Amino acid sequence: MPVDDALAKPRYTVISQDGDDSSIKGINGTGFLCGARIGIVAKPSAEFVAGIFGTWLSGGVAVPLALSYPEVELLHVMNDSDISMVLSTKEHHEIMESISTKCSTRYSLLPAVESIPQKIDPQEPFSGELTSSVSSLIAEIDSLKEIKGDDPALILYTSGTTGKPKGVVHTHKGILSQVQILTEAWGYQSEDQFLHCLPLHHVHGLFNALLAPLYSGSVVEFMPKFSVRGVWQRWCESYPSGGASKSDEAITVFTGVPTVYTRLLQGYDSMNPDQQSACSYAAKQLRLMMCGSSALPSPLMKRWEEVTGHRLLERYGMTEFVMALSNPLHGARKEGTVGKPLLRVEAKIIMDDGTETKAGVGELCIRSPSLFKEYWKRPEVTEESFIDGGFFKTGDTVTVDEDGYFVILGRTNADIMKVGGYKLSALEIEAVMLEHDTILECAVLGLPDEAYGEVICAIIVPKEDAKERARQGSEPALTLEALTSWSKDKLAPYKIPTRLYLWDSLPRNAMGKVNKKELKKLLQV
Ligand SMILES: Nc1ncnc2c1ncn2[C@@H]1O[C@H](COP(=O)(O)OP(=O)(O)OP(=O)(O)O)[C@@H](O)[C@H]1O
Repeated sequence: MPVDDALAKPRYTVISQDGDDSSIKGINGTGFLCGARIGIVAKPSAEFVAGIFGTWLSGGVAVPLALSYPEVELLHVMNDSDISMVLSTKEHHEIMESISTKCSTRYSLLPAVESIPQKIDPQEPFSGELTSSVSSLIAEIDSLKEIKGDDPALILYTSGTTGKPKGVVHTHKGILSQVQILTEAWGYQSEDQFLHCLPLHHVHGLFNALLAPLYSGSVVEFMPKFSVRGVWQRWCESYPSGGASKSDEAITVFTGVPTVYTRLLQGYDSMNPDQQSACSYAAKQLRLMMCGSSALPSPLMKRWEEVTGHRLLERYGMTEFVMALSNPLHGARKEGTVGKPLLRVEAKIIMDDGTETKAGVGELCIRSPSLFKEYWKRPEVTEESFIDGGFFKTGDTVTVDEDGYFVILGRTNADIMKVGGYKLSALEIEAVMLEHDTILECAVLGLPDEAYGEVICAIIVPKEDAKERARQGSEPALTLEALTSWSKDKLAPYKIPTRLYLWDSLPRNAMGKVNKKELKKLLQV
């Protein structure tokens, strides 16, 4: 039955909580969901995974929802994706029941998934079954008669950094390709154990840290609420210093956004020398540490390497195609770059005049087996987003260095500033600002100006010690004059910020991203 016919039917799916199967009815009355959208609200947990796989195996389209969304945004996403049913866990019962009522959506509780023994012996039949059943689930979906590879499987909403969040539709085939590509690129294996502390409604947490590891038969251990102390502690338990042998459930892979690593370093700096040496030792033992979702500042990369011995593997991705470019697992990981196209991914750079450039500056366009199918209910936007040959226009301005590694200059409509005829990358200026020893965080953006088109504005969060010194001396932690004079031998004169704001913190979303459109609005009133 075509998806639209199924949707025309009344929404009467109810999963009873008492195990009474008689009330379980599918959207088409046979238990098959025919592409109906199923919202999933659960903290990162086995229940969330059960919700996703259960939806797929029943022919539904999973829509992971974030509880961190304000209610209006949650309602927007639920209404926009025409959710037929919400699956949630006990802890979100009240709020989700009330929200579901507001959008006339069915609501059901996900039953608790019993915990399984962590220790997996690949020789034992039970554990063998367990890992293979998890890893073969995605492939199995493809073999189900009613479900085709091209059918929608997942709708993820974009962060809304550049506009209102759009529903990005991924197919079963695309998801399978992506988990295979990542497994191959980063050597994910059944011996791996991931410590997962990212939200699941974005591709980084969902694909890189959950679906691809599950596909590879790895163990994923959730830390639903990121805790600096908790992460260091978990690594130290995995690899105790002082000659004790490593734990059987040792963490081997970690992936995070740049702010996660910044916070881990702040935690490290507040430890005593013995704790620091235990933490450094433990972190060094992990197999792989990765970073992405926004630019990894060079001072952060260097400091992390000093403390843990890990040169973070930086990669580049987007809701629409998941991951496309990556520094290598083996080989040079170049700071300030996001590496080269992953296997089976094609990347090209298109200049303003529509022609392709091999080494110039332009818009990154991607063709990949993991490309999304469409924006949900936005056929015109979908059409506008592709160029001939099926390449997706990312909206990111990029270039390529002498070794063919891609450099992300930023979102064309938020990070590329037009100042007195020059096109400047806010990310490039931010990277330089972060080398200043007073600056902890920084966001650079262009503000409208009659004479120059735009002027460069830097919002700076000073480091704690600089703030303290400033408080004691009753003067600002940094002045525009001091910043200008420091920048002179690091940046061309037209790249030096001419407006400076000192803030206590930068507003960031769940993925640690700064919404520059919102900041611009705020600074222009
Ligand atoms: N390693 C990286 N370095 C720099 N930027 C990155 C990196 N990884 C991802 N990004 C940025 O994140 C963007 C993708 O994130 P996402 O799909 O969440 O979209 P968004 O820009 O945050 O939101 P929206 O599409 O709603 O505007 C990329 O287009 C790029 O600008």
